[in-house]
Amino acid sequence: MKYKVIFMATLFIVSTVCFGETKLPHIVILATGGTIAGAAPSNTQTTDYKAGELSVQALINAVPELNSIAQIEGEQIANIDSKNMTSDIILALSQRVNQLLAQDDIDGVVITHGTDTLEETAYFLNLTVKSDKPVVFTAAMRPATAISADGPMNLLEAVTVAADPQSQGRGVMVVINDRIASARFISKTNTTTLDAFRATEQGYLGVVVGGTPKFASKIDKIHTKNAIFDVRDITRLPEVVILYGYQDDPVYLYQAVIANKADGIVYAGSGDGSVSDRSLYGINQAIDAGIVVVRSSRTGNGIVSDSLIDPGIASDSLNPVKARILLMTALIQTRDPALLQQYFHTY
Ligand SMILES: NC(=O)CC[C@H](N)C(=O)O
Repeated sequence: MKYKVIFMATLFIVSTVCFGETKLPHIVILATGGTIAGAAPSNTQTTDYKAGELSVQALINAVPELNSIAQIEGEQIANIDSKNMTSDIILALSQRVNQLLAQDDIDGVVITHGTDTLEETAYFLNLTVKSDKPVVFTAAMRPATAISADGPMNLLEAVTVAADPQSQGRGVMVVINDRIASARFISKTNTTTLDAFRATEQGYLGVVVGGTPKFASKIDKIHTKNAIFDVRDITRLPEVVILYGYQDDPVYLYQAVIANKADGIVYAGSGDGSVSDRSLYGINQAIDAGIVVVRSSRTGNGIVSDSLIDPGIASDSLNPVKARILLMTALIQTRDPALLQQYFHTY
């Protein structure tokens, strides 16, 4: 044992002297805005602040410790409140991540994002990034100006996970509040608290403990390099809307969607994605007009089962916003309901 330690130490010294310092992983931070880049007039203000105020360089400068984990570079993709995120921006983001990860000298990317719609963008990248290199989203619930702002530690942990070789091949991850989640299973489940994110079904992939990622699992759902989707040369994503199922939900909403020639509808049904009689009428009209319909659930948990009674494709365990992302991505490829149903069970 003693000789092994001496041998390893000698090897380290010899390799450092002969080959120079061990190179740190090269991580690019792509910033899109959100509370992590948010600012308020006072350090106790944690609501009603402005999201997307600080630049990516300001976020990096606030955490000099990043430089001991990775060789860091920053790029500003947008600086917005994620409630205003668009399919054009997420498409541009996916294409940029694909370009960066195709470079041999880049080991991973971290994306900062507003929490409100992070789960949608992260899942889109989980479907469309053609690489095994780590892609890690992070965010914050408290603005950068607040006492105990969570952004700096979240950014440090996200970079730590992105720089770790164990993170390869796990699909797009979300690192917030010490937890490592798959983009496929994570959602925002609280309006304002620090622990706003929750993973459904699968649970978490791991946690970051004392600055070290501790992985516990991998996801079975297909993602990134093994997903069949390719948006690298796409200029516009199909339009998919979400209609909510509730008591007295009106049919005229479906007529508006048909008149506006949307490509798809995700129905956020009650319970097991069940369709009310009024919506059934609207959905059948939409299907007759060539619109693809997916049934999801407004419950926020569980699997929507395939149905012989209700029309449309079952969303599996994808919530309505994630089901919309998969349908937008899949419609580039096919409009065949059987194949689309297979995708919803696969991704
Ligand atoms: N905590 C947050 O990031 C929410 C702020 C803002 N609504 C956004 O999503 O960008």
